[in-house]
Amino acid sequence: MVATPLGQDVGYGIVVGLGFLFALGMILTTFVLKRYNYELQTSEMFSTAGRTVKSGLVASAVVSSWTWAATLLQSSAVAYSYGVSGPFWYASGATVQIILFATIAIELKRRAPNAHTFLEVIKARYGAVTHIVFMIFGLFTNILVTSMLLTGGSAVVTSLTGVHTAAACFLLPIGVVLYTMFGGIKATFLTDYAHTVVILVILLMFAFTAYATNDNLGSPSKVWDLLQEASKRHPVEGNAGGSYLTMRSKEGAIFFVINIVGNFGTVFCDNGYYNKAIAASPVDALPGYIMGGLSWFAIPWLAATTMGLACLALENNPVFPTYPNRMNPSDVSAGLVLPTAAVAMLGKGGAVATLLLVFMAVTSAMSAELIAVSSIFTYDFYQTYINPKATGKQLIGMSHVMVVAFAVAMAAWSTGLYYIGISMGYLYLLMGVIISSAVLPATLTLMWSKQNWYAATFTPPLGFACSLIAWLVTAKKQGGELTVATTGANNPMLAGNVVALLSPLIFVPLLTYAFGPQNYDWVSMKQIRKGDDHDLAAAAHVDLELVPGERTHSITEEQAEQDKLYKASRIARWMTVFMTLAFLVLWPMPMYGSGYIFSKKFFTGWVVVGMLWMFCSAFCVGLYPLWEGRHTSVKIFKSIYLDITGRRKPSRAPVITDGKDGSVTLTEGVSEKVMEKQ
Ligand SMILES: NC(N)=O
Repeated sequence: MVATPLGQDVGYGIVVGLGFLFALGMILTTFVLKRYNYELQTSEMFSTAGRTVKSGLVASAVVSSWTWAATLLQSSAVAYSYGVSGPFWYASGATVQIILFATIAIELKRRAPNAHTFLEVIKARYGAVTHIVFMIFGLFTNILVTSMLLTGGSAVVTSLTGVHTAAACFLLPIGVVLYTMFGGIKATFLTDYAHTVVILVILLMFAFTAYATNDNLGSPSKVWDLLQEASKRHPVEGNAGGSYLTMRSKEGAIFFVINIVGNFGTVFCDNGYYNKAIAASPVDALPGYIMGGLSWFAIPWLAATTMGLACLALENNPVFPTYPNRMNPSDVSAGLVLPTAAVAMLGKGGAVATLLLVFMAVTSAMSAELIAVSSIFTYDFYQTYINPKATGKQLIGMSHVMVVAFAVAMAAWSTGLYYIGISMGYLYLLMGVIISSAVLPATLTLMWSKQNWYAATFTPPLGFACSLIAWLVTAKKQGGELTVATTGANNPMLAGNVVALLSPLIFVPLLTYAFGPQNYDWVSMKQIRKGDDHDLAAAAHVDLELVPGERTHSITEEQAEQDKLYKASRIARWMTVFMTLAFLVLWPMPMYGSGYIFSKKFFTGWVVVGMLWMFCSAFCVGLYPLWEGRHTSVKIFKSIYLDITGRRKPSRAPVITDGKDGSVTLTEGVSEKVMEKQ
């Protein structure tokens, strides 16, 4: 057995210790929000954060839940395999979906202002059968994403510390389960923020190490020289001149297509992204998603341009962990390029930083998945089919049970995947094959009044059947047999993914016009009502009307909100289409077509742009949310100070009314304004 850079004690310490630390932090945050910001944990608050979250926090939550283990590990693997194009294909092929989702987020808020989950919207329009079909695709998505988090995260923990993979699969979720259960979606917005900041700091540290301070690398110019040598030692088949320094990469381009398709599925079918749109205040959903998408782009791009290329540049150097051998392909697929580069550059320090980085990526994305699954079970299954009269307390109880149950099931499932040899890289290529046939019908549910029941209900399973056939037939034809290796190759995955995303382009119009268009009037979506939290409010002696997100809006207020959303929807369509074209066509295609091989100067410029972009991301999702929340933070810190110095205790039973500026004022017990609408 190869010696690991860190001992098992460090592995257990970080995985379990950090988990509990975050859980404690979350319990404290929830306590503070309740005691000083008067936030009552109603079922509405648990799953929608009162629909009041601002754009900076929405952006940081989007970035943190979209930053999976794969974002760092798989992107570095494609950089190692295809060179400079890999990080770009990964980043652009997964940014556009977040940006395009901004359009859907606005439509969701316009069409169904009181929805808790996207599935409720499906049910409101199409009824129970379609609802169940999309529930299954939604759960498949959550299962796939969580499997990738745990398989990738546990492989890294094992490779760096020797902790057994099965133990890592079960231990990684413990802290996140605890803090998600205590905090609900509002609390996860706050931990997401903390996770994102840590991830950005570590990635910038890696980039400065590779491109400025490391003895064996230390500058873009040195890395360029070493990449030239690597291209000579083992030219890349299908790349222009066999070089690692070109965007013209045949296998890279195949990965690009697979990546685009799969990520459409994992955004548009993941209830978590709709949850964040629902939690955003109406005017904040669009800027939140656009800022989140643009900020996220730098993460895989710079992470992989640093770590994937550093791995290539260092593997002919004795500091490389497997020197004189190159990395084993199964380790590349398992996601071990980034940890290997970190150890080659920074030794034990690199290993600790990687553990921290991967822990943050796994847990923050996992908390979003846990909330998504628990809200599907609570609202879409339990409340809809089992107990329609469920009280707020019962709904919260159900949410908690599902958070725990899903985490345990996924830990067991991911351990099983490890034993049968299915890695994170395999799942990453597979995800589109399984779920992307639901993307188009899901989108059209909010965007096209004509899509009928038959098209919405039958397109996802029909598309899924076609994509499975395309995937497996291509694998059998190309590989002669069906094994993990033959089904995991690029061409079968490409066939399955493309059929999954595009076959609905035939099924939806065919079924719609064969059985007659629906001509939907959008009324049933508007009629979705909020959960009944009167029992929780009464127990806490709080007027439910005064809890954020629970207040009934006047008709004039609702009309004003609809006007704003309509304006945002016009802007969103144009802006998102332009940005998508820029990321998928205008930027990469001329570089692909020309087969340009990066000069030293161009490569230096490329790296500098990556670093500057990362600084802009740090501003958007690191500093901006602090600025937006400054009034609330100052108020809370003031209240804490007054409380602990004994000068004023916070009110126990706030009775609150609306202030003119949207703030809320206590009228009994405490004379001072204590709460602002977030
Ligand atoms: N979220 C992704 N695709 O890294």
